[in-house]
This record gives sequence, C-alpha cells and structure tokens, in this order.
Amino acid sequence: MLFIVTADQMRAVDEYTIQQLGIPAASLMENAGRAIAEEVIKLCREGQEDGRRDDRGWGEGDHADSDEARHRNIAEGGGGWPDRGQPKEAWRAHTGPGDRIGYGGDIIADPALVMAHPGDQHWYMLIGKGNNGGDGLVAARHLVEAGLGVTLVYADAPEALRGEAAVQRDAAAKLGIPAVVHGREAVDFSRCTGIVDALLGTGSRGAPRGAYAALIRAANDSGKPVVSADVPSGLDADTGEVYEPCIEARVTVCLALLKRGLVQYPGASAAGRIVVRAIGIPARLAPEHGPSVRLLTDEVLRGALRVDTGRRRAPDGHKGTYGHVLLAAGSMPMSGAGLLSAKAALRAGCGLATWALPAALLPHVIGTVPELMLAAAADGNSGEWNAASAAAVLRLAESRDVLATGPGLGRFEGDTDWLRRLWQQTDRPLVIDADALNMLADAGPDGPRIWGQRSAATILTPHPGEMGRLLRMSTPEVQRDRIGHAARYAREQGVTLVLKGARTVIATPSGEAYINTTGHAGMATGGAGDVLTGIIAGLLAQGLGAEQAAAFGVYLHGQAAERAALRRGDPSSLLAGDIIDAL
Ligand SMILES: NC(=O)C1=CN([C@@H]2O[C@H](COP(=O)(O)OP(=O)(O)OC[C@H]3O[C@@H](n4cnc5c(N)ncnc54)[C@H](OP(=O)(O)O)[C@@H]3O)[C@@H](O)[C@H]2O)[C@@H](O)CC1
Ligand SMILES: [K+]
Repeated sequence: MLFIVTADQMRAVDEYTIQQLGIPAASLMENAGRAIAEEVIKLCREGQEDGRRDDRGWGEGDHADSDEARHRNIAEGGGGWPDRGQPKEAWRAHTGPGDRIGYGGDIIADPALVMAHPGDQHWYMLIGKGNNGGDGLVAARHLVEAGLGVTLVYADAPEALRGEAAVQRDAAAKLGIPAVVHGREAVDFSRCTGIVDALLGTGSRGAPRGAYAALIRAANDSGKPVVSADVPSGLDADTGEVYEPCIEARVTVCLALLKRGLVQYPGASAAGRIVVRAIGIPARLAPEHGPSVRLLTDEVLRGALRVDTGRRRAPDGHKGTYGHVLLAAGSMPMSGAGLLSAKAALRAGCGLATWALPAALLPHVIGTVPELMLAAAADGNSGEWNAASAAAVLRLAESRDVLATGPGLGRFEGDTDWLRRLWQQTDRPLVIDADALNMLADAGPDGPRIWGQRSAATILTPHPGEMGRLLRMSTPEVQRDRIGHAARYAREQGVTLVLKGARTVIATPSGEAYINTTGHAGMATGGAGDVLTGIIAGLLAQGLGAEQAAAFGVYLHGQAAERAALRRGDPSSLLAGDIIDAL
C-alpha cells in the first residue's frame, strides 16, 4: 500500500524503525543505496534495449486500464515498472555470454545488477553532505561492483559528512572510487553517461544554495539522464513546490514511503518516473506517526475503503434499491451544467434522478434526457433561482435519498441563506459544488462550522479557485500545498472535501486523505466538474458513505475520462459528455 508522508513523518518513522525496532541505520542506508543502483542499471538496460522512450504526450505516462497503469508514473517495489514481465528472458538478453553457464540451467550472478557492456557507462554521483549523500555513496559502491565507471562529485568538502554518510565516504575512498570536490576540481558533465542526484533529500530546506545550486544547474544543462535519490534536489518534499534550481529527474527512487511533494504538481513533473523502493522500514508505521494519506488505487478502494469497484448489482434489485438523487442545479444561461450532472448521476448507477430547476427552464430541457424526472422549483419567468425556492427543494428532498446542488446554479439575492436552509434542514447526504461553494464562502471565514455539524454525509467539491475563496487565499497559495489545505479544511469544518485538479485530493473529517491516480489533462474542459458532482451523488444514493462515494467517484470519473480519450484518440478533444458516455 502506498502511503504518502511528510518529511517530518518520514523522520519519525525512520527513528522508530531504528530505535524501537532495532534495525540499524546502516542497514537502511545500505538498502537505499542498493535500490538506487538497481534502478540505475534498469535505466541503462532500457536505453540499451531500444533507446526510444514511449512519450506519447499524454502528460503523465501510459494510459491502460490496469491498476499498474493507475499508479501513473509511480511504481512500487521497483518491480512494477517497466519490467515487461519477462525477467528470465530479459536477463538472457542483457547478460553477456560469460555471465551464463550453459549446462544444468542458468546461473546468474546478482541479476538486478547485471547489464551488458557496463564498462560503456560512466555515472557521476552528486553527493551532498547529509544522509541523501550517504545513499549516493552506497549506490556508487554497488555500481562499481557491477562494472560501471563511477566518479563521486562532492558538493561540500568530504570532511563535512557525518555519521553513516561518513562511514560510506570512507568505504568509497578505501575502494579507490574516484572523487572530486566541487570548486576544487572542474567537473565536465559531457564525459558522463548519466547522473545520480544524491545532493539533497528530506532534510533540504528552501532553495538549494552554493555548490548545490551550481551542480543542479550543471546536471540539468548536461542533458544526461538523472536518477534522483529519494526526491529531486530542489523539490520541497512536503508541498511539491520546486525551487530555483531543481533537478529534472528521469527517475526518482523514492525510499520507503512516497513523499507528498512527489505526488503534487509541479514536483510530480520534476520527479519523472517514480519508483518506490522498500528499504526495511515497515510502511504500515506511517499513519501511526502522522496523517494517513494514501495513493488512491483500485486496491485501496477495494481493501481499505471496502468499495465494490466492479459495481455489481443485486440480481433481484429494482430501481428503488439504488436510490434517488435530487439535483438542484441549472439556470437559463447554464442549463447544460444541470443536464450533465443529472445524466452522470444516472450513469453512476442510481435508480432514479430528479432535476429541480427554475420553471422557465423546463420547456427547454424536456425530453433531452428522457430517463430524468424534472421538477420546477423556482417560480417566475427569468429562468433563475430565487431565495424562496429553498422550501420547494426541501420538500422534494424529503422523498429522495441525496441532494446535490451547485452546477449552473448562478448567484441570486439571498442565496447564502438559501444554501444555509438546505444545509440545516435536510437530513439527506448533501453534495455542494460550483456556485453553491461560492455561497458557502460568503457565509464567512468559519464557513460550515457556524451552520452546525450535519449528521448526514456532506461533500464539497471545489476546484482550486473555489477552494481559495473558501480559505480566503489565492489560487496559487492553494496549489502550493493542496494536500495540506484540503486535509486541514476537511478536519476543521467536519466535511468530506474533494479538491479537484491534477491529482485530485479527497480529504475526510477524520484526517484521512487520498490522492487520485486516474485521469489526464484533457479533463480540463467545461462541465467535467458537473459530471463529477453527478457521479458522487449517484454513488451516495446507492448507499456508499461520504468517504467511499467521494473517493470512488473521483476515481471513476478519471477512469472514464481515460477510456473516453482512448476512444477519441486524443485527450485534448474530450468533452464532459464523453466522460458520461464512458462511465
Ligand atoms: N535513517 C535515515 O534517516 C535514512 C535516511 N535516508 C536518506 O537520508 C535523507 C535525509 O537525510 P538528512 O536528514 O541527512 O538530510 P539531507 O536531505 O541529506 O541533507 C541535509 C543537508 O543538506 C543541507 N541543506 C539543507 N538544505 C539545503 C539547501 N537548500 N541548500 C544547500 N544545503 C542544504 C543541510 O546542511 P545545513 O544547511 O543544515 O548545514 C544538511 O546537512 C533522505 O532523503 C534519504 O535519502 C535513507 O538513507 C534511509 C535512512
Ligand atoms: K536527491
């Protein structure tokens, strides 16, 4: 299971493992360095195999329907990417004739470190003065052992290294691994075939300084593939913010647990392919030492969240079994938003859906979705909502299972009070999106808290701009720490929050959070959010809890968008309606 941690949480788990479990720090560093060396070899082999990387311009990697692809460019245990499932044949292809003994079966020495023509490779290992540098030194030893050429490039004087890292420095020196110190000797990056970035890890603070900054710039400018140890140097491991400069890695070998900065943009782009490698630290310790944040995969949905991702129906089920969604949405200029939401709710599998809308809109939408029931909830000829309509919506909600509101609603006189009445006077699960979120933001900085805790599920689905209005901060500020802001708001306001955007965050009132792995940049299109509102409402109607409906809804939404983009052949031509059709 892929837990996602902050640097402090990682440190606490490290400490526990070393001090309470008694696993020596040296073992962890040995495992870390060895894992980095293996990933370097794997990258070299890929280069030897075909030299052509499969960059199809989808933004985040391959699009396939398997859970492995779900992880996007994140792989666990080093085996998930891109092993191509044929280890034995692969070793055959990669090992030279001298590496195999032909009689009585294959005997292969240390397969993870075997490659053809290792002597053609020469890697520069950029070594910082902390434990990240220690990992790089261990990796250097293993690469030398595998036959590659290696040069250590120290950012600081080697004497600055302490503890375990100093032990590794001395071992490397005794083995005669060539070393230079930045500033003392010139470093010519054109002479290497690849670079290991072991400058800064989770102990990094702020923008890289001095020699660290100079080496990062030189590595990026070299055009050589960079493998980063734990996190790309120059990345904020907690927020995903990239400082100037920041390593642009081809591969990041993330040690033990995923760091938050690697799953949030722009950090996720700087990290390249992320491989999470176990180093002897039990992953399940993570939530005991900080918030529980997980990558949202099919496994997490089926396991921890107990969601039937196969969406099986009871053989004797009827439409009443799958619940009835009431959607209060749409206005004259934005009727399509209501239509998309309502249709998505039906496609998500609810038994029935009623769309409550301004009376003047009714004649224009009758028959557009025949499966949908329509209810005029606001009088007048304007096609807009009004404050008095709250009573009608509440009345309709009495015989429905879920209320969703916001898409295409528009703003109107007294709208914040209109929303407050829905919040306080219906005991149905409530999904709040779009303009309804702006009404909520106008309720004041304490937002929902002053309206009281709802007993039923309450799900808010802001995009970063709406989240900013709720939090009274700018959109870039929200984006700078998406997980942190979403988790805090959900906990403080007692709601389930879906912060939309690349790598959607789902945060619960109890402090759990999930980072979605499905979807693509083609979903940045009008109406995609309205579709999500409908899907989540449709799942709530079928009896899923808030956490399950929000998480599964986001996952399904992205998965359907992937399918739709594959059908069209190009994600950028995706329409929100295509997502509904692919559900
Ligand atoms: N058991 C463990 O702990 C394990 C840890 N592991 C590994 O250790 C890594 C964490 O190691 P770490 O805590 O030593 O910090 P790390 O990131 O190497 O560097 C800190 C040094 O950099 C410096 N520095 C800071 N900011 C800077 C800046 N902006 N620009 C320039 N310099 C800056 C700072 O110096 P200062 O400024 O304080 O003088 C400090 O000396 C982790 O990511 C993983 O790779 C694994 O082996 C598994 C076991
Ligand atoms: K690094």
